[in-house]
Amino acid sequence: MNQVVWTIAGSDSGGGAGIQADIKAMQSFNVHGCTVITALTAQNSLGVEALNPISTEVIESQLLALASDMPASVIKIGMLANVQQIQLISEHLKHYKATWAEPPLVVYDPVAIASSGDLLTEEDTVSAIKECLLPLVDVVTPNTHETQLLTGVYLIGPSAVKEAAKKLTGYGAKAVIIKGGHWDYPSGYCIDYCVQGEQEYWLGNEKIQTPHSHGTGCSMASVIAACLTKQYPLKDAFILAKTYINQGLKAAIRYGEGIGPVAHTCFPTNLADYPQVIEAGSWLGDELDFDCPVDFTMAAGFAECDSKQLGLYAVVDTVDWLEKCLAEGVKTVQLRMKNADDAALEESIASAVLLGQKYDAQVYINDYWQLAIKHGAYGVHLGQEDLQTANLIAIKEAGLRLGVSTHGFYEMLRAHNYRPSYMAFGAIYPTTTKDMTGQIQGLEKLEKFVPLMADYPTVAIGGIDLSRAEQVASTGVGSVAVVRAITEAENYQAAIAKLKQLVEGQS
Ligand SMILES: Cc1ncc(COP(=O)(O)OP(=O)(O)O)c(N)n1
Ligand SMILES: Cc1ncsc1CCOP(=O)(O)O
Ligand SMILES: [Mg+2]
Repeated sequence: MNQVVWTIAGSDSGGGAGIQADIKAMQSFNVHGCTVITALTAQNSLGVEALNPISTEVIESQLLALASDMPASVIKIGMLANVQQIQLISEHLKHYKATWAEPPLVVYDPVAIASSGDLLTEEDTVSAIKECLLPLVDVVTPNTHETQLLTGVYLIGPSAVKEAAKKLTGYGAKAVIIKGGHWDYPSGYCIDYCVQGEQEYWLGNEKIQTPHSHGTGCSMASVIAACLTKQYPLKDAFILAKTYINQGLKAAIRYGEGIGPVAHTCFPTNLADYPQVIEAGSWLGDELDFDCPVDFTMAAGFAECDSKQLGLYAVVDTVDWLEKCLAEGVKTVQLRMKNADDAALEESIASAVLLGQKYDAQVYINDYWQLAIKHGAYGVHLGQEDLQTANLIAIKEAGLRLGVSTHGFYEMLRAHNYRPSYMAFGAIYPTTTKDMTGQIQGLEKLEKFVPLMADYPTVAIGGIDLSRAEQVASTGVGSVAVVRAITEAENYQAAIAKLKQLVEGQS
């Protein structure tokens, strides 16, 4: 897959922002950054001394050189110094989107004001940005000042943030991320907002107290571009970019007499650097006045599993299969019935619970949390959507374990708000058991999820079979969940024995 990203931006001679920051941030995420330089600033840690726009001819020659040999999957745009540059870049983007076999995504960080307070573009650029550029932009990432400059909306609270984002999508940007670094609401916190179609995401953490924040905007947009290049969903790119900035701010040091640059580190591996996913019902959600449609959904701290290593985990759709797995010694089993009628469902759940007790095993019930509580199941397994509707307080108070599905970094951090009993990551590989289009994680991401969630029992699911179980287990994940590797095996007893050996190390 093409992992080339272009940055079209200005050079910062101080090395903290612009092209220089972009390349460092892209490198941290292991993608190849190419550059199209729009301006040479004479700049140091104290401010901008000169701004020298590059001619449109020279910019065009850089674009032509790259387009003929190194097309990008994502183009990140930063400082455009004047209307001519905006028009030129817009024409080229339109051409790439219309003619390239794989049209590039465009991430635009509207650099207007440096962190020193210096204006970095000519004032008449705002209408050209709205008319020519924003309709070609997939993700626009303004800070508070830039949002106000582009929309005229003064960001006094969450509803103003949403109103401004709506204006930006009205100008044509497909998704909007408004960065709250200059926003002090709630006091002492840094809150960022992302909207993509109908989906909204809010992230927050305590403000990191450092003056050395030069280059945070450029770096954040570059990480977003890098993650999109790796085909991460925007919500994951959003959370990874914010985390990268958090860890960079914690490590930032000064190089001159003024404001130092955000540090460039590595892919975020420390949970303490990750922001909170803000949801209705949480403390930050209340501070931001989020509507809470159901007041029993927010609960945290579920009963612990008996062991952190759940081992081979069989997910089956009948009581018959459940008993076959238990009889072969599988200790973690899930009854996942879809489309059963009410009477059969309740009878099956009651039988599954009794079988779990008979075989001294841990039986989880998928979806049907009310029946799981009623029949005293060991635990329930819920998906992300279920978290919005299930009575989590009732599940917790009944002492049932809660397993939660996650598909990516954002959902993992969202699940972490609830401190579930275990955390499942999927789909690791393509599967025919369930439509997981766009949600395949692969081993590379699993290797990142497992240590981040080291305090939980962890489960990998999706497309895992005998040929893959060993590699999956070598990521350190505590359990491997399978459907077809057991139910479609020629000899299910032999398959279970082999899977147990690969996952649990038994013969
Ligand atoms: C162990 C495990 N992990 C993930 C899932 C998927 O659960 P969910 O997201 O609720 O989707 P459905 O299974 O209901 O289709 C699971 N069942 N088990
Ligand atoms: C329920 C579910 N959730 C994520 S992938 C999956 C199906 C796993 O089935 P299989 O092991 O047959 O690929
Ligand atoms: Mg479910």
